[in-house]
Amino acid sequence: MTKFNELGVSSSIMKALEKMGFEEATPIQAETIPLAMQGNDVIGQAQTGTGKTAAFGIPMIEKIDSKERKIQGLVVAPTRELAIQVAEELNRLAKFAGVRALAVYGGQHMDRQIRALKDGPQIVVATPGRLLDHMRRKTIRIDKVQTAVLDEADEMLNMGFVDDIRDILKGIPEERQTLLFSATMPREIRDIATNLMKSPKEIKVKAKEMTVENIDQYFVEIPEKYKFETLNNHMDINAPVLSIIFSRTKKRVDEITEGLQARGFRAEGIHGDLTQGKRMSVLNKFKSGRVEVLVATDVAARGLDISGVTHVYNFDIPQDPESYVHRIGRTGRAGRTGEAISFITPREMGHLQLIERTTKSKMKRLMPPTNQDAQRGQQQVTVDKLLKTIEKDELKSYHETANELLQENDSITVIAAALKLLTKERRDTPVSISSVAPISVKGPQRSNDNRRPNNKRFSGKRGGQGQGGRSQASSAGGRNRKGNFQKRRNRD
Ligand SMILES: Nc1ncnc2c1ncn2[C@@H]1O[C@H](COP(=O)(O)OP(=O)(O)OP(=O)(O)O)[C@@H](O)[C@H]1O
Ligand SMILES: [Mg+2]
Repeated sequence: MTKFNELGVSSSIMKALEKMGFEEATPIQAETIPLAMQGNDVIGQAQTGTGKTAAFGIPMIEKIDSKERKIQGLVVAPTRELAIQVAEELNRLAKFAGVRALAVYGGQHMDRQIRALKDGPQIVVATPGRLLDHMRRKTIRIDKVQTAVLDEADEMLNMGFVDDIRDILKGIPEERQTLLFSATMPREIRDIATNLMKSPKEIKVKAKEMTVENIDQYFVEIPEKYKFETLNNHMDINAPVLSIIFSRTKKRVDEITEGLQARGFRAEGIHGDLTQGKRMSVLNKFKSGRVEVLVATDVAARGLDISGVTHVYNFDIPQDPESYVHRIGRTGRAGRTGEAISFITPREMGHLQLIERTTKSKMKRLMPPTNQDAQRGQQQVTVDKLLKTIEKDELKSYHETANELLQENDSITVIAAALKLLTKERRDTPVSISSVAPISVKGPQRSNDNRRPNNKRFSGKRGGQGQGGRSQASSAGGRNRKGNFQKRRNRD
């Protein structure tokens, strides 16, 4: 384990790190910080939740002249929420260095942004579309930028964004330092990346799998029409503290959200068709726990760091293995544990194999829980609560009433009544989700899944957040697949 002061980090940042509670550098930080501080271009690849933001943030802040009120550092990120989050983390790191970061993204008033830019932040964290807008209107100057970062670099360089990124980089002096970070880096994208950089150093933190080992990964083979009930049952049994459910389309996100609300869950949806105000308020409610289930498209798949997410569900399996890695990486962050459950229709089983091959990890088969399992599971949730209350041993004032009750009723009846009162009532409001075509399988078809069902229906790790060791970072094999990067993302 490496201490930050051994990496040559200056005292003002050390003070911030102490305040943030970072005691030791993560492997990607330990490897990147010295190399980047020497001025090298770096491609950094490490698993989700292992601190890549500080790995590029610290060397970027170190290089900035705090007296100069010009933009010297530029970070480009794929979504608005991520841009905001990265700017917040950079501001925490730079708190005592006299350096300020500003998030600039679509969906926010142009005038307000222009005023904020005039205020002289030294770092801007932007989404590509809005940044280009400012560049064209000449309301931003990036000709003094010394460090450019592409966070989620493979996403930023895929077909949807690569032209924008080229245009942005053209506006930055050639002698810049360029840093690229992501948990995934397919070979074809890495080739594009190297062309934009000066003899980059590649840092790939060694690990067996591309996914974090402290995420338990499961799959449920389930026909499309049973997905919602399976989800509902699984959630009843596992009682996730905070969970994210990923679906393929905005329409399905809305439908799943409404369905879960009808079944008594505090659920909200997030996708690109919502106003920026709504997106932010949903995310803030989820972060504070007022919303317990976030239903999302891939807009929430990358980079978002929300502590306390115990379960990630892939209601629909993603097309790209990379997307799978990022989605499930919303749990199991900073050494915590988490569970990922993917619903796969029988026709998509071949796709499961492709994901497993790319990520070098295996998902365990989970049998779909029955309604009866769910009922028992819910009662178990109550039993757990009762046992916790017993443990606390603060029941003296209830003893007299309890005694009276037991004189007139048998103990089983009394306990059963208490369980009934305390158990969340299952609602069976009908819910229908419009169907979606299965993912077309690009890899070889799985002829026969020879993993035997382990009859494991639920983990019994109810919403727990264990404290496993900090995860190691990743080494991911490159891969050559055609046609997987042709989607266009929301441009903002
Ligand atoms: N050295 C450290 N010690 C303790 N916590 C840390 C350290 N570095 C980062 N963290 C925390 O770990 C969490 C994950 O960090 P971060 O969001 O930078 O991960 P990431 O590698 O960028 O993940 P992703 O691939 O999902 O974007 C954050 O809450 C961050 O504050
Ligand atoms: Mg990140």
